[in-house]
Amino acid sequence: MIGAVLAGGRGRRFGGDKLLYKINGRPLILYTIERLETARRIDEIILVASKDNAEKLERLGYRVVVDELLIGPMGGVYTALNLGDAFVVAGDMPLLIPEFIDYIIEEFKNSGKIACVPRWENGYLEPLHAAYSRAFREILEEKIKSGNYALNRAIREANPCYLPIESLPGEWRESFFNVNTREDLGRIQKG
Ligand SMILES: Nc1nc2c(ncn2[C@@H]2O[C@H](COP(=O)(O)OP(=O)(O)OP(=O)(O)O)[C@@H](O)[C@H]2O)c(=O)[nH]1
Ligand SMILES: [Mg+2]
Repeated sequence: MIGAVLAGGRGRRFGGDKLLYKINGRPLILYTIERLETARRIDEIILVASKDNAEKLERLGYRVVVDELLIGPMGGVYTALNLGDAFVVAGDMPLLIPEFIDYIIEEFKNSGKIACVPRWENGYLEPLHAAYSRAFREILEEKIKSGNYALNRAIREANPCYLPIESLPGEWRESFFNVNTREDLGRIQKG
């Protein structure tokens, strides 16, 4: 399965290029990539960049595809699925848990559903920590054409398999952690 890392955001809350921001001398996105590629069911990493940062990201040595849409996460997932089924994460998730990722991919394959997405008891989804089939791309294409860029809504309408987060190991929740502000960096520097 492809491991797709969304990396086309502007980092407005962070105030600048957060994915290449160095923590202990290494860019934030490398922490994410290394956790993702440690998952046994991930066999290829692709970075879904913007035109503006594609060149810089290429220097990390991973395959880069350019998201021409830049309409938010939906466009990133849409671009990634062009290459096949994919487990999609955000580039700002340095504490990913490979074992959890393998679990989701396994559930996805066993379910035969179009996608497999973690869901909190209150209904909140974790769409940037989820497995998607290539077939979901056609659904996204329709949504994009009609100007509906809400990924969560597209997922809900596609009858996916949901993974109830509260019934999974509590320590797996750290996998969802993402860096949005400079204050969030404290959590990685410590651990
Ligand atoms: N390919 C692609 N990636 C995106 C897009 N929008 C956001 N991302 C990425 O998705 C991930 C999660 O998004 P956010 O946490 O909102 O990051 P962001 O958009 O850079 O930051 P903010 O401007 O503060 O919201 C980040 O790794 C972003 O780089 C997009 O339109 N295309
Ligand atoms: Mg984020």
